[in-house]
Amino acid sequence: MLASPTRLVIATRASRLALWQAEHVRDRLQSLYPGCEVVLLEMTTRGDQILDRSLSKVGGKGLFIKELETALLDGRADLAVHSLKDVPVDMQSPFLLSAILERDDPRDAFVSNDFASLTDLPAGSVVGTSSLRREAQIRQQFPQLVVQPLRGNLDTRLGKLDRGEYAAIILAAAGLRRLGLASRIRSFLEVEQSLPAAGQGALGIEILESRPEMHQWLAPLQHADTAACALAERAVSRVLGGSCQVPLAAFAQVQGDTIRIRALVGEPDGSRMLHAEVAGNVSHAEQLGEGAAQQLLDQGAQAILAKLLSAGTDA
Ligand SMILES: NCc1[nH]cc(CCC(=O)O)c1CC(=O)O
Repeated sequence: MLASPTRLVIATRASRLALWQAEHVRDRLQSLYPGCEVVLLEMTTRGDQILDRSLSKVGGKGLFIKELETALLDGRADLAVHSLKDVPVDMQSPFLLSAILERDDPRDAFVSNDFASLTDLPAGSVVGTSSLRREAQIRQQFPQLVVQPLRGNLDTRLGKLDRGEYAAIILAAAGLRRLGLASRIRSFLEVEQSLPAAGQGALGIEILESRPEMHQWLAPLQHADTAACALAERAVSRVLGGSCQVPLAAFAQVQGDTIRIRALVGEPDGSRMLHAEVAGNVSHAEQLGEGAAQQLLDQGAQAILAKLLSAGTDA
């Protein structure tokens, strides 16, 4: 039998959301292994430092995870906690996505001081989001609204809303809930209205594949249904060359043995939207996700994605 760990170091970004997530994992590990000392190693990543430019222009996937991976390689940390949405789909050796935790609310949320929902916004209202996925879906359904970029951590984004720079902003419900900001949510965008990004609302734990004992220690944190959804959603993104910088949504749900996957690719201006849907046995989550991506490719997704690979933003 594998002995329990005695000390575990969690690498995390220092944003409030990242810290909440890392503390959540710390608390889970602490109750699993009461004799273990679990500590956080807070780090600032390049993605946190660059606030004035669109992320895609700065270049590279995984802008928020590289420093954490370096800490794993150096042995300064044993595990890194991420919002799964921000983890590149092409994670490669020597790194391993070891455990995926139960998903929180995957929906996007409508946040405003003056309006209750997108439907209530007068024509010409400015809606803040830097996600091409959100932008495409909003502009398709609400062509009379103006979508403008919005970057920064959650507190920064809410500050910009409160200073009147936007009539409303769209944020992931999960992030707001984690920070105790659920009261800022005026309404939810149902998944039919704003299909979530791959992995939205879930946490992923990254380790080095050379540490099989870490993988075993983390196994109790893995949530089977969420992990299956993540496998399917990330397969959609991977086939479509996915980074967080394309107007791509992928959302799966498990019911019993069945997994249902919905995906879409859209022109950011809302002029065109391709939809895919597949369902099948949950044991085939990954292949089913690839099938959903193929449906999108068959409809011409490549043409939309190709011209966007040099532009873009958040998930
Ligand atoms: N794009 C950044 C990001 N990464 C994870 C979350 C929220 C938590 C989650 O989706 O799991 C957010 C903020 C947002 O999209 O509003």
